[in-house]
Formats: sequence, structure tokens, C-alpha cells
Amino acid sequence: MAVYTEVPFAEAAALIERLNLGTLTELRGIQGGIENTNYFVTSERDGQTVEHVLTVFERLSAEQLPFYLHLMKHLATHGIPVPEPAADAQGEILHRVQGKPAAVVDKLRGASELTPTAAHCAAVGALLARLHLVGRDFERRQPNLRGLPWWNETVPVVLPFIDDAQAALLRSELAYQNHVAQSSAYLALPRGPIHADLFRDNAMFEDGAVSGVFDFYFAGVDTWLFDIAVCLNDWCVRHGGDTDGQPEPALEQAFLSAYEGVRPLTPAERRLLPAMQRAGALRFWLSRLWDLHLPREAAMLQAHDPGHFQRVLRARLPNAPAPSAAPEAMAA
Ligand SMILES: Nc1ncnc2c1ncn2[C@@H]1O[C@H](COP(=O)(O)OP(=O)(O)O)[C@@H](O)[C@H]1O
Ligand SMILES: N[C@@H](CCOP(=O)(O)O)C(=O)O
Repeated sequence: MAVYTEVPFAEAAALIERLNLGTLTELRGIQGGIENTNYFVTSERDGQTVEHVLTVFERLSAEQLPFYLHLMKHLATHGIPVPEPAADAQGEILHRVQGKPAAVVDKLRGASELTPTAAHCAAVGALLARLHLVGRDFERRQPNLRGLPWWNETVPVVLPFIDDAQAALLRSELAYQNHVAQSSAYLALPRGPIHADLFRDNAMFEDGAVSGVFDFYFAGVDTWLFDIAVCLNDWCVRHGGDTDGQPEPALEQAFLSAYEGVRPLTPAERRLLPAMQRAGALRFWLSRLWDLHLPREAAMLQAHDPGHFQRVLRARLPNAPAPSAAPEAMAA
């Protein structure tokens, strides 16, 4: 993740001690990610080395954060592999660092799989379905803050920075999504807490199995189908080269059949999946445009390419041209 807030060692050490996680020995800024400030935190407790992640929240408020942190706790205590937030002696899981809201969560083992196989996609599909079912008992409610109202607000903000063809595509897709959102089929879709950003870099694998999924700070109550679509758009597409953004049908099938092995899709979900894949592409095209053209100060920051999600969106329009290059020609 980017480092927007420099955390003094002594302040982190005091927090780690207060959380009964031992004596801080190392604090290391993490470069991946884009939303929050993250540090790997190593401490010594009872002669053991323990590792956590300290997140300082840059945009989310202390009112919004309990939803995410308690959702992670709920999922972790119901057997879903997600980082559990550390509590102080009063049971509080939301803390303050440098005057900003902060949390300390378990560090997951393993590494992200950026070139997933069908087996990786199936593992994530099955996990997502379990996560959706376990989320049904979670009582807190907060909408997906990067949903349709945010798209409607943000499109006019980015329009001055893009060319006419991009603006036309963005406007027409937004109009289409507003139309879909008013349909009775859409309003009847099953919904609940969703991750909403379960990209390849937000899951860890160890020895071929998922060791956990993390980064729940875009989670919210929305349709389960949108969550599936976000995953398909990242896990099951080609990355780079002339066919960037084109779907990989074998990976999509592996993901969906594993998901359906846990929770079968309803007929309406099947019908609306293409529309939700367009919605997922629009959402991340828009946030990447926003991050690129309206950036914040950061000590370490890697911007994401908006063009990729413009291509993902184009590849999902009904009259999308067929891929121009053979799969073998694809760069990783
Ligand atoms: N709980 C965790 N366990 C292991 N690694 C983590 C954890 N949380 C974050 N990371 C590491 O930090 C990186 C950035 O975190 P991320 O949550 O994606 O940042 P952001 O807050 O910007 O969304 C990840 O790619 C991963 O390498
Ligand atoms: N997954 C999003 C970026 C969101 O940032 P993250 O680091 O919190 O996942 C994208 O790829 O645009």
C-alpha cells in the first residue's frame, strides 16, 4: 500500500504493547495498495516473533470503520480465513495513530497469485460463496460506498480529464447502469455484506490453497452478484498485450462452478451477470481515473492503470469485437 502517514516507531510500539502483542521490533511501510497507509509490524511476545499489519485509514471515517472491522471479526470467527482485528483490554478494535483511525490485524501467510490457474479461481469462487453465506448473520448495515451514487457523483468530476471517446463511453455506461438499477430483476437480486474489491492482490495462497482474503475497506451491503462480477473481471481476464481485458472463459467457468458448488445462482443472477460485469468494470475504471487525476500526497504510491478497466468494459459490451490476438500471444 502507499504510505500517506509516517508513523513514528514509538507510537506504533505503544499501540502494540497496549494490544498485548508484545514488544515492537520492526515497522516496515508497505508499498502495494492505494487506499490506506499500511505497515508490517513485527513484535516479540513470550519469546515468539509475531507479525501483524497496521493500517492507518486515510479516507474512511471513524463512523464508517466499525462496519469493516466487525465484519472481518464476524467472518474470522465463523471460519472464513480473513485477518482478525486486534482488540485492547476494553475490546475496542478501532484505534488512533497520528490522530487518524487505525487498526492492527493478523498478517496472512503466503503470497498473492497474480497469474491464477483454474484451480486458484475455483478456490476463490468457493471461498466467496462461503463468505456471502456467513455474512447473512452479520447485523451491521452499511452500503457499498463505491456503488451507483458514487459513480453518479464522480463521473462529472473525471470528465474534464479524459478524451471525447472515453467521455462518451463513461456517460453511456453510467446511463445503462442507472437503468439496470431501477429494474425489478435487479432490485430482487440477493444481497448482503460483500467484499467488493476481491482482486488477485487481495488474496493470499500458501501451498496452492487460499490462506486468506483481506482488504475489506471497500466492503458494504450490495448484491452478491456484483461481488462475483468484480472477481471475474480481475481473476478471469487476460492481463497485458493486445487482448488485455478479454475474458478467459475457462477461468470464469472454474470460478463460477466452484461458487455454485456452495451457493447456486438464481435465474435472475444468471441473466444479470453480464450487466454486473459491466458495472464492475465501470466502478474500477472510474476509481482509477479518480485516483490518477485527483491524487493525494503519498510517500510511496503506485497508481493503477485506468485504461485496463476501460478495455475490460469494452470487451463486455454486447457488440464487443473478438480478441485480435491468439492466447499464446498474450504477455503475462
Ligand atoms: N492482513 C494482511 N496480511 C498480509 N499482507 C497484507 C495484509 N494486509 C495488507 N497486506 C499487504 O499489504 C499490501 C497492501 O494492502 P492493501 O490492503 O491492498 O492496501 P490498501 O489499504 O491500499 O488497499 C498487500 O498487497 C499485502 O501485500
Ligand atoms: N483493486 C483496486 C484498487 C483498490 O486498492 P486496493 O489496493 O485497496 O485493492 C484496483 O485495482 O483498482
